[in-house]
Amino acid sequence: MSNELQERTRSAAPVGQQLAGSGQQATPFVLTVACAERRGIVHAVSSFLAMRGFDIAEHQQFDDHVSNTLFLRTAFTGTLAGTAGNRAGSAASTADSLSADFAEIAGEFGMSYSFHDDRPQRILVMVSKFGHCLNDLIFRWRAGSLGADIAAVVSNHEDLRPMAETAGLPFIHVPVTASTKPQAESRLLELVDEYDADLVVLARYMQVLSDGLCRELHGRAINIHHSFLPGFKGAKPYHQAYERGVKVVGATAHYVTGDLDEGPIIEQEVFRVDHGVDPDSLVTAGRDAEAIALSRAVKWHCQHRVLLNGSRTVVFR
Ligand SMILES: Nc1nc2c(c(=O)[nH]1)N[C@@H](CN(C=O)c1ccc(C(=O)N[C@@H](CCC(=O)O)C(=O)O)cc1)CN2
Repeated sequence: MSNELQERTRSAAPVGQQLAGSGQQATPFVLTVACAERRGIVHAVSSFLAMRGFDIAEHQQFDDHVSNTLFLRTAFTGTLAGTAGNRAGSAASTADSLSADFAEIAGEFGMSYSFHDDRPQRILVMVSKFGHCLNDLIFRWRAGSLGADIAAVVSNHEDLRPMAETAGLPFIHVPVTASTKPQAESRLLELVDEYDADLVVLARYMQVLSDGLCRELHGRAINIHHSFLPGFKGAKPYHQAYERGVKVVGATAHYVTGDLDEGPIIEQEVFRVDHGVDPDSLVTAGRDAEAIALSRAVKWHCQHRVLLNGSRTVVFR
């Protein structure tokens, strides 16, 4: 251990703070904002951050001239207390404290906004019998490339219990019939709380969620639909695609709403097909497109890169 570090470790200050001089990254935060377009919004945001000693690491914005709305996402990091230009500010900041400090500015501009720290989002994955999307999510989670933590797996069938439990994940079987759907959905909401889930992912979960549940999960439930929406809604899109003779098929990840397969689209993946591809081959080829589109949508949502814009989304990739 270098003399300098020995010197440091003997002092009272916590290690993290001491490493300030060494250029170590401090807590990364993300701010997302949506508000009516007007001059001074970016200046207000950047001044708020600069005055508190924060360094903007990434900034993206979109001026939607159709709805006259500005959307922005700013990723920033603090410089630790005691370092140049920042006596106490950013080091002590939390997402909640920043949110409170920013409220006056947000009120002046009529902003809807959220501050997020770097705590990984926790997801609850819902499945039925098809395991390809769950398998892909587990692979990316274990590889550390999902940008989220899988908290548990919930299913209306037992088929995928081995896949979940082999990955060390809790598996909860919640059977659903037409008569038990209300109880099943109440159980799901209990599980969202029990596992402190930030996001519910319908990874080929083949039950339609009620309007009430969709309202409860507004903006925090993502579904993968196995077609290139708006084409071929419903339960058997690949067979519909085959019958129609389309040359491009794909998959669509979207937020879940009470209107089946109508939720705001986050990501789509497509691939070309020709007359020689039969329905079973479409299903097989479609699995890759579904897994890719869903995992991307989950990662971007959990990195706070997706903002709702009415029935559409703004995605700061
Ligand atoms: N409120 C919503 N719930 C769900 C959506 C959605 O968009 N809004 N997407 C589905 C997934 N899905 C297509 O992507 C889908 C799943 C199931 C069905 C369907 O007709 N299911 C039948 C039962 C089928 C079975 O038991 O195997 C039904 O629920 O009666 C259509 C589309 C997930 N939920």
